[in-house]
Amino acid sequence: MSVHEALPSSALLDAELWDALCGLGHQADFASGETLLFEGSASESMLVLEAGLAAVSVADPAGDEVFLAFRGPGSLLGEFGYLDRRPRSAMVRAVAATRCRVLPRPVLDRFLAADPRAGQALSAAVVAKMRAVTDRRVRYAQGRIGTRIGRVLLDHADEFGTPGQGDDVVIEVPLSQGRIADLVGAGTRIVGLELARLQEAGLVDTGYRSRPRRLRVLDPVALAVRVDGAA
Ligand SMILES: Nc1ncnc2c1ncn2[C@@H]1O[C@@H]2COP(=O)(O)O[C@H]2[C@H]1O
Repeated sequence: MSVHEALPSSALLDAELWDALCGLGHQADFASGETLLFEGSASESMLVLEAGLAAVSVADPAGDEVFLAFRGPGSLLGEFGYLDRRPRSAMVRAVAATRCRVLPRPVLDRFLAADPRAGQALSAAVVAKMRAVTDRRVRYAQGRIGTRIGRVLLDHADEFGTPGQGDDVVIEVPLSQGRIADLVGAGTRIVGLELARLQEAGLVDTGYRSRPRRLRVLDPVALAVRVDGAA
């Protein structure tokens, strides 16, 4: 299977651009916990995430990390800084063994100058990411806290889920209570209470006993109905 065949349906790059970018630059491997991009550092390259998983976060004014998103295979990383030449807007860290293609600025400049359609495809990928960020920003901030948390779980089940044994979906990324709390702008304790409620209702398994710990959405259809009144 070629790498782009392995892309999740949520991948924001078209296959042609993906193949071309993966033929440029050099490969870099990161162990879980290693930093791919440092917030505030100079933007001298763009990365293409080929395999693994990264977490994007920013430091709040107190210096605490606020989680923004997971990025999986098929994602661009560092495209903001590449395009606007400003320092990195966020910290990007591997949360599993991760393989990237590193495209130094001069290499990518040459490639885009030779193929204007690639530049358009790159812009389209950036805009698609921003649309997704805006959509989530609204849905994670509006409504009851249980509703907002339900939307986070459904989105992650959709993007990073694998089928369980029945109708359930295992969320294959470390979506901790702290990360959910950051996404919905609530405290970790409230998130814990709401997850316990969803577990009691038979909709979610918080995965206390699983190693590595993974959340499971036991009944995605029922959770979607509870959250937004529709499957
Ligand atoms: N809200 C976000 N969601 C997903 N990825 C992001 C978000 N904000 C920043 N990034 C990524 O994190 C990278 C940090 O470096 P750049 O600003 O160059 O490019 C940024 C994007 O690739």
